Amino acid sequence: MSISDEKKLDKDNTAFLVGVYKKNDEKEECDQLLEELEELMDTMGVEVAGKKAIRNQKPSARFLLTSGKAEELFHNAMEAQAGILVFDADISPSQQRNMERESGLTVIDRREVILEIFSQRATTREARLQIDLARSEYDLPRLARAWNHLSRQRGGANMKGEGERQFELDRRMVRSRISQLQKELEKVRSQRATQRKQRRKKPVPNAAIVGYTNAGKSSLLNCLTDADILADDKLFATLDPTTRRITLSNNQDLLLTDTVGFIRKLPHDLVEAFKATLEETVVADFLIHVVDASDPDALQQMETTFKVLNELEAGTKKTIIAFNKIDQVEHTATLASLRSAYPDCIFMSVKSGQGIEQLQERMCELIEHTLFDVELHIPFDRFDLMALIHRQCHIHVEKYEDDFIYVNCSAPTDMKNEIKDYIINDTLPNTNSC
Ligand SMILES: Nc1nc2c(ncn2[C@@H]2O[C@H](COP(=O)(O)OP(=O)(O)OP(=O)(O)O)[C@@H](O)[C@H]2O)c(=O)[nH]1
Ligand SMILES: [Mg+2]
Repeated sequence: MSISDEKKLDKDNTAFLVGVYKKNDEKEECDQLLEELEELMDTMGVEVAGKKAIRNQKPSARFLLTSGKAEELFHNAMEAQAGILVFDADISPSQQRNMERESGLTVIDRREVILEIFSQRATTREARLQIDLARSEYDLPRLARAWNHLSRQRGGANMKGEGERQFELDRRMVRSRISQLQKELEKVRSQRATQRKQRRKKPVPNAAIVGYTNAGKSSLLNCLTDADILADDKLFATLDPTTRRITLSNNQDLLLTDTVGFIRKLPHDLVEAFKATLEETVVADFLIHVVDASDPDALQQMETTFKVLNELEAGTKKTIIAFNKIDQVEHTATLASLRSAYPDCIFMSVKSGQGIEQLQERMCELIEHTLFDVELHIPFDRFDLMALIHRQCHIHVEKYEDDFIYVNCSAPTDMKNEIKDYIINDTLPNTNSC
């Protein structure tokens, strides 16, 4: 029996949310995170009957909260007629077990909520495998809890021995499932790497759209291409990267990839699980970081995205920051202060189309500085050109042949005019200047 099966038995679909903070100055962030957790519950399809931020200076090993505070909380949840208690903080398997035993409620944490949403939304094989793996790893230390539940439901001393035996069997089964999933994922990932390599051979630069969940990434890709990707006012609408070819205003082709959104406190095993998917971000020539300007939490969300990008070692990539949904920003003063704090960023609305042209122009500029692999035959007497190539390109091979110098290098797009007559393998994209 898996924990998810056990949840299905639970008819109660109403939750009480709890945020925990240590110092007074952490209260505001705790409240914001609780609001976000409420949106996550909505995405998951669970009613929220109430929420509470609790100051707890000394976490207890047993309940996380002190006994008095925990008692009060259980009481609040029951009064609100909630059957599920959702913690915004991470709780250990034993704390979870203790609280469930004490309160009779189902107790889960933010990590489990995100895992649940991911498993509801995953459609492709790769996403399913990734989530199954994260889920199995999450469930493993919690199997004892599932068995506890069952023995409580059925009662009896015999149940205990049987439960323990079954628990051991289950544990072995989950472990072998984890290793099987890892193998399958490895296979899918190597197929993806091959596809990416093939794509890379084509002379088309690529960019990835990244950002906090619900910022408008899929809507942007839909707007720039005629892609028909689900754009939804729910968190984590996109779990799989979708790549589309677009032609910019200067006739430059570009491969644009929409990626999974980030979120604060993204469970680490999910970052790990999605690393392969997010590799699209790592191999991109540049990034478009979409920020929802209309969200009061926009700057925090931007920070989170930077943090995840750093974890993926993509933090130093060339990036266009695009503040989206400016049509929805309530106060003009907010927009004005964002504009003055971020003068080099794009301000746009995918909905109204405002700012999209500027975004395209910025993309053209970045592409001009993108490097492309090219093979050249340079005549011996073009010392000037060789000097330029040495200055501006990454040279992979340089060989003196009978009548020319053979050069295999990565050249910036804006050098095309200087070298176009000497290209033997036209891997450079067709660019005009922007
Ligand atoms: N008002 C307004 N709404 C927008 C704009 N751009 C996107 N939206 C809405 O914002 C919601 C989220 O858009 P998505 O494109 O799904 O966001 P996403 O970043 O792909 O979200 P995830 O896939 O969940 O990470 C949708 O309801 C869009 O219609 C905009 O410029 N203005
Ligand atoms: Mg999306």
